Amino acid sequence: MNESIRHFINNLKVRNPGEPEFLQAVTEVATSIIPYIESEPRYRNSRILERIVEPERVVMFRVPWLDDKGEIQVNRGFRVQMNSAIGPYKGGLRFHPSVNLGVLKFLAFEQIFKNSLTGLPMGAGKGGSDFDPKGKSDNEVMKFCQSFMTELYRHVGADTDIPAGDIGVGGREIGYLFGQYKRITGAFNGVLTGKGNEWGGSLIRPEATGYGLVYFVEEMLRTREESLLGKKVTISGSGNVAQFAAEKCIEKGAKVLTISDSEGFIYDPAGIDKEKLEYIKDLKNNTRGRIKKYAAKYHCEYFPGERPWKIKCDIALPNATQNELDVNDARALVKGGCSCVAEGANMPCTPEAVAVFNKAQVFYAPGKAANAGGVAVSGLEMSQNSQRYSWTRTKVDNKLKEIMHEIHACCLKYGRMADGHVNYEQGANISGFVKVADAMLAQGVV
Ligand SMILES: NC(=O)c1ccc[n+]([C@@H]2O[C@H](COP(=O)([O-])OP(=O)(O)OC[C@H]3O[C@@H](n4cnc5c(N)ncnc54)[C@H](O)[C@@H]3O)[C@@H](O)[C@H]2O)c1
Repeated sequence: MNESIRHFINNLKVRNPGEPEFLQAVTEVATSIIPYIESEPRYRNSRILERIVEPERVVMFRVPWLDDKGEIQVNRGFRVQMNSAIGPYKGGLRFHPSVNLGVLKFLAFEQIFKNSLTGLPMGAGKGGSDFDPKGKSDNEVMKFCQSFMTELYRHVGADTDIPAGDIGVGGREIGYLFGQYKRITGAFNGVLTGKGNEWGGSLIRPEATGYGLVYFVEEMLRTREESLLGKKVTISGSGNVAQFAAEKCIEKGAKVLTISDSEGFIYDPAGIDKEKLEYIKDLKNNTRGRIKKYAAKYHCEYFPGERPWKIKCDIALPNATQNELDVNDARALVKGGCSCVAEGANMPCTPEAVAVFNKAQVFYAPGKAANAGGVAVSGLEMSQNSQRYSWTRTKVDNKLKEIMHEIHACCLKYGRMADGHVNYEQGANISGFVKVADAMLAQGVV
């Protein structure tokens, strides 16, 4: 690590104690950006990096609600408004017991670069709560969402800050949040994305992150004149991103071997086909059961408490959560012949795991590039809401493909190394940074 990076990170540690995920995300970006900034005095002299790591605003609030027994529960709500240089704040809401300020600052920081890479006019934000929807009744989830929005509504708006879903926040939660926003403000507008098709949502939005991830993988494989046909794919997670990544992989002729949840993973050597995937969707989205039920139904192995990275594959798609793939997992993947890792989740690979991939010249795509399809289609949902019009499925899907192609081209532009290997992480960081930094320069010291 060079001296300027060390100095910058040390300052950051002092200013942001107890936020390891945020430090991890900034360190990863700073390591590729600082050498670039040193060659560009206009960024260095305007202290862009020092400004970009400081959220423009953070809101933290109490979320009291009554459970089904009539008892009072109290959660904590957050919204981190990170950067509005290129557009209104945009980024999801996460409901999970692990949510705290540091986790949301890491996600909001990543969102700056991701949103910039999409080419759409979206700033960056992230929010959520330590509320756990798992095991709660629909009624309890609704009461929580209504209480959460009763405070959040005053900080968001269709032209200022537009939240979406993330872990624990899917169509059901967006519905309850939107209903309460409309009730309080009297306004029916595009304040949230991920809405239902009948009430302002965009076709392809639920599929967008998973589909976009697979489109990005296709772009990576194309540089080696390969395709997904016949490739073995391991996937973690079984939520929104994992389900639609699996769906697109199956459609492209790949064999999906694994899927997981926070309790373990299933390994289906015959491959998860369309019908089995429909079962997973029903299990996770409707009956809200655990993935081990799949193993019982389809007579395959279930590995409690484990992650799927020891299974031999060509392509690995971590789609669950941050730091779910560590250095030992990375070594096992390389040993098993995996040649491409693309992140559907945000920061699922630890820095040590990424180093293993780079050393072995495994294609590695960071989430801010590979999973940007979700926020990109959220941006398209905002455009449709402004037009008060709905685009066809084909139109949105084609736009998504175009955007993933462009993001891949940006990664090549700034990430191609002297030996021909592509460092997608460096490419995504620098490319995402330049647009935001130039906007910040143009707008003065604000
Ligand atoms: N939904 C989107 O549009 C979107 C866009 C970009 C990135 N992401 C990222 O993708 C990841 C998954 O999000 P999602 O929207 O699919 O959420 P989801 O709530 O639909 O699914 C999350 C999945 O992760 C699993 N999981 C959660 N914590 C875990 C843990 N500690 N260990 C193992 N598994 C765990 C859950 O069981 C579930 O299968 C997150 O990192 C999210 O930030 C989502």
